Amino acid sequence: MNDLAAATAAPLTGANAPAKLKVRDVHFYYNGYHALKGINMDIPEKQVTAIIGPSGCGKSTLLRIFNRIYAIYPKLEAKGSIELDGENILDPSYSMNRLRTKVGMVFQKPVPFPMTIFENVAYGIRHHERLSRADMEIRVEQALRSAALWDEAKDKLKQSALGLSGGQQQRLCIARGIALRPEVLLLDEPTSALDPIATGRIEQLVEELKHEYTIVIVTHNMQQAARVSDRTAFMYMGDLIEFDNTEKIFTKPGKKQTEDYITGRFG
Ligand SMILES: Nc1ncnc2c1ncn2[C@@H]1O[C@H](COP(=O)(O)OP(=O)(O)OP(=O)(O)O)[C@@H](O)[C@H]1O
Repeated sequence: MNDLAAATAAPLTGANAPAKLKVRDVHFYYNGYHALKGINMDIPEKQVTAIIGPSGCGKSTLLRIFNRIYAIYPKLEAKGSIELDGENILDPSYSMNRLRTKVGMVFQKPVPFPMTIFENVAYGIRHHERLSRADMEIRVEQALRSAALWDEAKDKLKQSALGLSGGQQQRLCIARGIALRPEVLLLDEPTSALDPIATGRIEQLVEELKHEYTIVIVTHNMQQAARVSDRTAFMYMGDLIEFDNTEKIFTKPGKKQTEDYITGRFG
């Protein structure tokens, strides 16, 4: 069996923690283009899993499948299954509304809604729950506190979110994501548009949030993966090549392709 076949034959857990997401033989097609080629992996609960690999290897595609965002576009197709607490989230009978409350997503560029800071957080909650004004205020405060933005935002909750700095806007997007109290938080290159100080703040936040959430982060930045994640998955051309403890991936990778990538020989 070659390396690739061995890598895809059995789910790679990379962890002793219980699996929150069980990815089984997942294939993905963009209008016929085969972007993910049979991914098997167990994402551990309440840990940070980083997905790394050269541009175009399928990192974002894999991340986006975890909240079925592709389903809004025609001609995109996923096969296989992803179990979240034992239920297949790729099954069309698993409602999108339910999935949105369980799996939150933060994108590369912070995109606050053109409304107040308070409304940015309250908007999503209102879509899913009916809360009294007082309860809503508590929920918004909790989300902003969890996203480490409360101190900076508490005196300007009624001001436009567009007046926040880029780093603050990204923390607002994280607050918006966690306001629905999801169990899984997906971060797609969340710091690529931020300066080093704002990046450090988000990395610190990820460290704090993992006690409550299962986090999956896509990053181009290998130092970031090494700093923030417990487990690292290395992908190459639509295949999951290796998935293991982050320390092992960066010090003693098991596959030559992983070693070539982390030592900068390609990508
Ligand atoms: N909307 C799309 N339509 C067609 N092909 C796509 C689409 N989005 C991505 N692809 C292709 O699927 C493959 C995987 O893309 P994906 O964005 O998941 O890679 P990535 O590893 O996240 O890349 P990057 O690091 O550059 O963001 C690439 O070959 C890409 O060209």
